[in-house]
Amino acid sequence: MSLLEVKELKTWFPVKRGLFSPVRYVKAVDGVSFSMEKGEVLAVIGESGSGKTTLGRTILRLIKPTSGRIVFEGKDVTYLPESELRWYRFSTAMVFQDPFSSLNPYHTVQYILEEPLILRGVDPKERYEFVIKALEEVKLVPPEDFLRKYPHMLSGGQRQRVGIARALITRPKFIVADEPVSMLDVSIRAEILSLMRSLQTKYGITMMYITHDIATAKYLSDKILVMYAGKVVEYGRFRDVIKEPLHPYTQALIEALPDPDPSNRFKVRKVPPGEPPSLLNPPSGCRFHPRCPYAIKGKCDKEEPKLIEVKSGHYVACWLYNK
Ligand SMILES: Nc1ncnc2c1ncn2[C@@H]1O[C@H](COP(=O)(O)OP(=O)(O)OP(=O)(O)O)[C@@H](O)[C@H]1O
Repeated sequence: MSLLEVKELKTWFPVKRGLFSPVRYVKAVDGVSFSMEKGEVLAVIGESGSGKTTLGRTILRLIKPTSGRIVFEGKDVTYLPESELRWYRFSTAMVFQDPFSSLNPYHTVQYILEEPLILRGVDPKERYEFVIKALEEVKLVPPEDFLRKYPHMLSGGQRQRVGIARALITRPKFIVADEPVSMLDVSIRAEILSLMRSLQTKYGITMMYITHDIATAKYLSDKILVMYAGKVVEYGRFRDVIKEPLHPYTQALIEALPDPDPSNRFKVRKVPPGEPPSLLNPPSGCRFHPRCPYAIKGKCDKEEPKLIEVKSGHYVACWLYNK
């Protein structure tokens, strides 16, 4: 049994412009399906506004889903009321993008880390031991030096280490890490991602790693799900997708990566120009067709391609493969 199953999940945000205008919807997540096995890390990749954060937050039930199903350890949590979600809240956690605003500036590091344990009724002596261990695990040592510090006294990297320690201190089974390194200095990103990978492996945590930067995903991802305008365009094992991206959008994302070989510096890259589409009024057919260099007239602009398995475990939603 998969740890997490997501089926045809939709999260639409209603927007109303004027008093008499009809309600329209921003289709941020629009029919997403995938599953995750225990201990797996899934990178969710896509441009800004493709619906990655909304997907992660909906799965954690921080946003109400519009339709579809979220099944965790065999239990359907899609529409469970808050009063029945306590166990789910205790089994899941989130690492946020911005370590500057996600930690309460008025609390000490000790309290920030103790708070989730207080909510779970852990007694004070045990709490202290957990906090010390959590600080050691994220390499904030000696831990006693950090207990009484406030977030503003820490560097960005140290703050994110506290954010990671807080998310992991209750030993969640499933974590959503939403752009956890994008606000940090480039020089420490790899270090933080490697730390997350080692803790994830140590505790067998299942993790969704949300990022717009495919290059950072290589540090920790087993699988990859590429989103475009609220839809999944490609899904598969990380190494398979990187080696042989099938969807023209994934190909463009990979080609846009900086090339370490200097002789390729002047190679023309075929990154499709244009902006991501409006989610209020997405293009008909394949949502990528206005930017796609291979769009088939009369097909891609008319009919929506389904996500199909083209190779073992490698799925793509594109008419080039779905003839
Ligand atoms: N509460 C909301 N109400 C209305 N629209 C929203 C809301 N939250 C998100 N959206 C819209 O949903 C779309 C998807 O946003 P989302 O933040 O999920 O994308 P993203 O891929 O995570 O982008 P980013 O990397 O910029 O965070 C965007 O068009 C956004 O404006």
